[in-house]
Amino acid sequence: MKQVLLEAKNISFVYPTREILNGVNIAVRQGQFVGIVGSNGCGKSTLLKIIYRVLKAKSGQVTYNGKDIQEYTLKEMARKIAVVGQFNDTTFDTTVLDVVLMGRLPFKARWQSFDQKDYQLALASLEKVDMLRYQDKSLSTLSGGEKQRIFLARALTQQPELIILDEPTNHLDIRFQLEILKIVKSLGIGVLATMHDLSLIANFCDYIYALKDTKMHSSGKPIELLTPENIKTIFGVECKVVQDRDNKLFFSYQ
Ligand SMILES: Nc1ncnc2c1ncn2[C@@H]1O[C@H](COP(=O)(O)OP(=O)(O)OP(=O)(O)O)[C@@H](O)[C@H]1O
Repeated sequence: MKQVLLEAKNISFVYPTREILNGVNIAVRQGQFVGIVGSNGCGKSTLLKIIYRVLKAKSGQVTYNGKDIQEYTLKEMARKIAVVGQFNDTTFDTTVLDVVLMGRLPFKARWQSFDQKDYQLALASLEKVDMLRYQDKSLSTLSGGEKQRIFLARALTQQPELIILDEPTNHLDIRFQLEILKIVKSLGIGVLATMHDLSLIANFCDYIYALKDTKMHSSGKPIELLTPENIKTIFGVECKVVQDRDNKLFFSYQ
């Protein structure tokens, strides 16, 4: 089995109004595509934010390569982990290429300007998400889905070891949902993603964690976890799950 890259151990978190996470554990191994599922508001984004250090857990520990993430500088972390969040609206207006080039900032000293390699990586990432022709456009003129692809390009430009995606397929039409997930999967790096579409989860994730009522309800490979019983418990819906000869899963909701 491959080495554990990221581990969140016994994570608890409370907002003043209520408890969100209680003793949650997850791990992402090298090259593993890991999904977190659960109903709206169950704490998926909160858990990701604790991992990428926007929020601090009440208790528990997150390690990266066996070392507490608090012991890394933010710049060191950014050389290893890229994040594509749910709400990526920037308050400033800038060109698409400038946004994507920001993925190289963790590798630069304060006085250093971007070099040819940075531009090559940024342009190659834009090409990967099929947005090269938008490089000189202003970010504010793009649609939600186009922006999502630009922020993925920025994350690719970071050449991370691990990528965290908070609902990466939000705003995307079905073709781009598939393309973006295929691009991420093809990188062969660790991925930690929250997603709602069970078909996509079943197709792309190697392993899934399901959150329910502040706790980790269950975890396992898609075929083990996405059973009608679990789907009923986690999401409260009746669902028929069909498995074809290639072990592909199909979901039909009642
Ligand atoms: N700043 C905040 N103060 C108080 N409560 C908050 C705050 N941010 C989020 N919450 C609440 O915490 C809960 C968990 O939110 P979170 O965004 O982690 O859920 P989620 O599982 O990612 O949901 P979704 O699937 O809808 O994206 C929600 O009930 C949300 O309303």
